[in-house]
Amino acid sequence: AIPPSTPHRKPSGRMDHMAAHGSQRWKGLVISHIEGKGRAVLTTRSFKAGEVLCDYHGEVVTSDQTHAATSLKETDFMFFYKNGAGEKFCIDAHLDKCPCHPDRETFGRLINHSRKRPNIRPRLFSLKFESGERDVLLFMAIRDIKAGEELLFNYGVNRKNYCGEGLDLEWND
Ligand SMILES: C[S@@+](CC[C@H](N)C(=O)[O-])C[C@H]1O[C@@H](n2cnc3c(N)ncnc32)[C@H](O)[C@@H]1O
Repeated sequence: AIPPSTPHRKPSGRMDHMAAHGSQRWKGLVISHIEGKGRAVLTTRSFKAGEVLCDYHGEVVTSDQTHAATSLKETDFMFFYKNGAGEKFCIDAHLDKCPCHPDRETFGRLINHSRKRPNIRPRLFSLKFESGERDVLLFMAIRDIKAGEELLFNYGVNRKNYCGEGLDLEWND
């Protein structure tokens, strides 16, 4: 459930991922509330296994910078990963609305955890933008997903290994 260390270059699927990444207008998703979990991301249409649903949007910083500067609560909204060269990075999404999309909440940071029944997984891609090549974490469907399902991925290793030392996941699903 954790992104591989080798970045992939070409995500498959019918959406233009780079355009959606830039605008954060991912289609077929809605933010909702679930008792006991808070905010959650639900589908409004079906997705096929392997399809990209959205990215984990935030500021890419080095893992070390993040450790020094953040509280534990803020690490809830940080995605730690290693790039192809084995360097540790973090996508910092602790701000409710990122400066580049002040008009909207982004989906990735609001997706809840499930170890036993995740329906999406994050994968690291290295995409070429006009400003240069950039790491992008895309969430892909593990199986066919119906409309109305909650998106769930396994936070697992990124919490335990990087930011969650000593932090128990209190949810047992
Ligand atoms: C990245 S945020 C996800 C969005 C969060 N629900 C919110 O409203 O901001 C991670 C936090 O969501 C909650 N959460 C995630 N998965 C959960 C689960 N399976 N059961 C209960 N709470 C969960 C926990 O409070 C966790 O610290």
